[in-house]
Amino acid sequence: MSEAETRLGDSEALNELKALRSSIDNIDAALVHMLAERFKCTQKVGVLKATNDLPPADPAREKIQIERLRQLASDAHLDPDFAEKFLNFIVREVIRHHEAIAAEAGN
Ligand SMILES: C=C(O[C@@H]1C=C(C(=O)O)C=C[C@H]1O)C(=O)O
Repeated sequence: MSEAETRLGDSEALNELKALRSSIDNIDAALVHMLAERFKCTQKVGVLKATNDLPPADPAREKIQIERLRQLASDAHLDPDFAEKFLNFIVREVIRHHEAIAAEAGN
């Protein structure tokens, strides 16, 4: 237990902190599972691209995704810039995987 938690003692604040952290842990677990499913799909897209001589990145598709995600974020009161950065972070990793799959296929 951290110093701050010790200081909170057996209080309502500590109980609330624990409950919130329990929800955060559940959400983090859901995020990991959702990302794992997304990467399963993108790996398959990578194989499709490599076998059909398509480039690893598709900037036109990314532009549409970013616009859509920014709107969704805005509607959900999430910072659209953060949502865009988050998507770009994931997409960069996906493209890296696609490049590796293409190289493996000898493209
Ligand atoms: C998955 C794809 O490949 C890349 C990765 C994307 C993604 O992770 O959403 C989107 C576009 C592409 O740059 C795709 O073309 O659909």
